[in-house]
Amino acid sequence: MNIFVINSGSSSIKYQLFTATNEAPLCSGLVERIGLADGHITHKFLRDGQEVVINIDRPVADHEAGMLEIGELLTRPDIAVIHHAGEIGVVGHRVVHGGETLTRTTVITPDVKAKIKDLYPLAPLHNPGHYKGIEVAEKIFPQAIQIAVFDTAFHQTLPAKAFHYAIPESFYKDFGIRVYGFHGISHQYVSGKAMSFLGKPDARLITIHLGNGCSMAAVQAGRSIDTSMGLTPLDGLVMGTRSGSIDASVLLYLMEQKQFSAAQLSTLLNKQSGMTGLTGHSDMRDITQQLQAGDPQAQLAYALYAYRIKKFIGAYAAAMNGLDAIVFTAGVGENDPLVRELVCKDMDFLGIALDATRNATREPGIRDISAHDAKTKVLVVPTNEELEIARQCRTLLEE
Ligand SMILES: Nc1ncnc2c1ncn2[C@@H]1O[C@H](COP(=O)(O)OP(=O)(O)O)[C@@H](O)[C@H]1O
Ligand SMILES: CC(=O)OP(=O)(O)O
Ligand SMILES: [Mg+2]
Repeated sequence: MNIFVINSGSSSIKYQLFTATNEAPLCSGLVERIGLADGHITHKFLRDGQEVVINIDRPVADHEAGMLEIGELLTRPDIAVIHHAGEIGVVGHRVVHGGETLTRTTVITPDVKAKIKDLYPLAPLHNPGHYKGIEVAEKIFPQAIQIAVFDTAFHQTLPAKAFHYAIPESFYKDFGIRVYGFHGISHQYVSGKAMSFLGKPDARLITIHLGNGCSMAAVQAGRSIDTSMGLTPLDGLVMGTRSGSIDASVLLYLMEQKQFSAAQLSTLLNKQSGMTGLTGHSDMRDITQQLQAGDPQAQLAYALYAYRIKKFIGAYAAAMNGLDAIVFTAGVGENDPLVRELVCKDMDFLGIALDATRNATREPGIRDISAHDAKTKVLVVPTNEELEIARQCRTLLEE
């Protein structure tokens, strides 16, 4: 039974089509820069054993438009790897927020869909896209079992001291206000890869997922024990359009003294802040160009972005009483050597030191970029959320 996996992020949709047993996909693709003026679609598939890549430059207005483009590519007769929609038995969906009730991989029922919708306010850049993605997939693949895999699930192991906020307990009991944590599918996948690479199942790892959304996790012996995002994917690191951690009083001040509404504050912190707020751009490739042109705002933005990551590394090394490796992953983590350099600079007290050549060299697959005598390993591990989702779908169906 073929499994089609859809991973919709805040700026992109990634997809892969797997057979029942293979971990190498029949086809895969990426719709990126969604909502920006210059959208791009990459679709890859095998023809007679050779990889064929189709590139399309076209603005993609939103996630629904992106999903429809993907549906067309999958079934276009000249390039189709399947011949009819019935060949897809399972569609696996990444869902960012599962809240208190959707805590593990589950078959999507009307009740599950309603819960995903109820969580829109807690993942405004994601759950609406997932919901639309599910509805489009139900239309394109009406016979398939639709399965949801949650970003929040991997962080269910957080101890109470890490997931409670220091506010009255009734706010947790009555409203479910707690740290959930996100990017769990990616943190789980890359920490598993890193543990195998190091041959150390009890490794103390810090996984650093830097995409459009960014988060870190302290992973000890394969279990997430702390993470930088909170109730929503807004907290923690500086991101493409999100502020990350900010004194809550900033919001109170803006509401009370400057007449900002809740909706305006949500737009400000989720869509107009982070790298966008500092430089006018959300995509690190654009900011690298600004930096190369000597723009001081781009310099400040890079410094702030890396400094926040550095502080979380210190915090999580303390939380685990030591550290075996830090792991960079996702769009920026895998591809931007300058971010890795700024993060790892002056970190020798934690045994972190980079090999400059290895850091600058682009290679596929997992790689160790630490200096040969460094006590703590620095790894780049390409994430594969789609494969992790396919594995979890298979496990659920076997149960
Ligand atoms: N070659 C590159 N150099 C630097 N940054 C890159 C590169 N390729 C992608 N990125 C960054 O990765 C981001 C997308 O990462 P991704 O993990 O796909 O995001 P998401 O899933 O959050 O939408 C882009 O916004 C861009 O900032
Ligand atoms: C949770 C989150 O921020 O996801 P993404 O980075 O894919 O937008
Ligand atoms: Mg992502």
